Amino acid sequence: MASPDLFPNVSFSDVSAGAAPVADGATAAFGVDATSGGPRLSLVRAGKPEVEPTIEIDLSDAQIFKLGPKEWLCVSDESEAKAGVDEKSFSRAVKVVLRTEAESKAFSLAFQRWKQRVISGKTGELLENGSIIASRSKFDTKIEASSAKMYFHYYGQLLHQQNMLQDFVRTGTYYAAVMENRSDFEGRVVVDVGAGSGILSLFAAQAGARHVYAVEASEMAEHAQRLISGNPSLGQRITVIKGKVEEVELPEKADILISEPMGTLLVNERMLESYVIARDRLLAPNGKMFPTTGRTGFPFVKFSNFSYILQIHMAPFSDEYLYVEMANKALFWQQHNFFGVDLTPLHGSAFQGYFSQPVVDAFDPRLLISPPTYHTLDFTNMKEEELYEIDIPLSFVASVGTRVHGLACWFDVLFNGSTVQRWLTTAPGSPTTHWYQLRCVLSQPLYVMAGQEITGRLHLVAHSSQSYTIYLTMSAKMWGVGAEQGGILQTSTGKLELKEPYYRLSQPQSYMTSQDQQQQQPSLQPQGSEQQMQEGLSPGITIDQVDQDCGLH
Ligand SMILES: C[S@@+](CC[C@H](N)C(=O)[O-])C[C@H]1O[C@@H](n2cnc3c(N)ncnc32)[C@H](O)[C@@H]1O
Repeated sequence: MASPDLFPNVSFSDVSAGAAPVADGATAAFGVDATSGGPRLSLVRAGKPEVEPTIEIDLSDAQIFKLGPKEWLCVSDESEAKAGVDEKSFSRAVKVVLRTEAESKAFSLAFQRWKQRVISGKTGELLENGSIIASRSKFDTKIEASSAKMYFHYYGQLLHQQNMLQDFVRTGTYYAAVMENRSDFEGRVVVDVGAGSGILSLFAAQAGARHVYAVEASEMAEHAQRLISGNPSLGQRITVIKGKVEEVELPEKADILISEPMGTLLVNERMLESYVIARDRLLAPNGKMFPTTGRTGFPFVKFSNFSYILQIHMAPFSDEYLYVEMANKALFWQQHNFFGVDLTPLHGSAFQGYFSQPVVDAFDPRLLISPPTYHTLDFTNMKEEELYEIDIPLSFVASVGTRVHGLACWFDVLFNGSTVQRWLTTAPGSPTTHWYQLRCVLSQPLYVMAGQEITGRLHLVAHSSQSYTIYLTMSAKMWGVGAEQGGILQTSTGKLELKEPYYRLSQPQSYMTSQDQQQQQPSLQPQGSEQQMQEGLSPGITIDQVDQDCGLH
């Protein structure tokens, strides 16, 4: 068998037309119709590749029935329009006979796979022997249909794929990591999990992959097909499959999975779960995952070759500007006479509402008040269910005396290639990526002294809208009278919705360090009491902000 989509030496006959069988030596080829972009099965007589295919079957509404170990009946709807005559519909049944049982099985899998490219909205349905098996995949059982619809609609648009492609840190790091590790790709079968525009599939093909299956669930699969067809020297080794990785069937196991499944705070979108499912469903035992490992900073951790580990990094921060800006947003609801209406009953809810939005922006690392800690996700061994709830104990030592306004988070990923190790970092202070960093701001800041311990917990709970609710608790011992006796804790908690972030700034501002803030605090401090400040009564310090339409990613 030359390729999983090409079957030489078959015989076929148009049973519905009563046509005589075309003897062995014909070719059955799966591919895309140049005009419609839809999937086709072409049956071509031997020795006549230059002429039109003898029979072309549109797979969009075709079915396949098993007649024998090596025999299949492909039934499709056809129409015929003659000048001045109404269009006539009819069914066409074509019998195809393969050489061996192995080829016969591969033929049926290829048929289903190509047909799946257009079964959008009917996921979980596989055709086998002509009957439809109705089964809900793991994706469907845990994700709300309305969320999935919006999610794949978003990724079905080229403008959002362009946004990711134009993140040069991201795309350039993937390109370098793949090309520098050609030996990991050469002659290998690769599955691109969530292929989007198909860019990583094309990189893998450039690095010498034998065959790449580009699996993409959104309408972007059609664009990917066009991009791949437009790069024929690479495209002939790439098959685009429209479907979810939780559902598609491939004719062979992958030697390598390649993917870019990282969302804001790493876990947003819940695509990491799809990546783990793809590992279990589509990757050969001991297969590799690309990217491989994640970390930042301290301490450096060496991971085993081609384990797939990512890390979320966290550190407390102090940012008076940000805090005041957020508190001020709710000031609108402090009006007693808004067209004759007292808005104040809603002020408390509005205030809490603003603090339930994690802030996505790029900030100056000098705002961090202790070295970061990290949490590791080991994809080599972890179960998908372990991503449903992530519980991270926090412990830091403050390096300065300041007000702590919350927890800053980011992530790193390692491409642990056999030749070169390459990191993709989203850390503050590094070149900014489209992920930026994420900060959970507490509505009630904590006061700490230099050397004081800050403890707490970051608890992430996944929900069916493809994101997480964040429960943050941070505590510090009080100082001053009675502190020596111990046990007096200031604790601040927050409940934040990762799916509804506040996209704040495109680039880092020139911030003051927390020491500067301490010195300048009087001019930043609101005139009113601490209580007033927390309730948004602070004077109108405004900071220019650019709302980002960053969408999901
Ligand atoms: C972050 S984008 C990455 C796109 C592309 N790989 C790149 O690097 O530019 C993730 C893509 O995965 C697709 N996707 C997400 N979950 C999927 C699933 N369960 N099965 C198939 N595709 C999925 C999305 O539609 C989206 O196009």
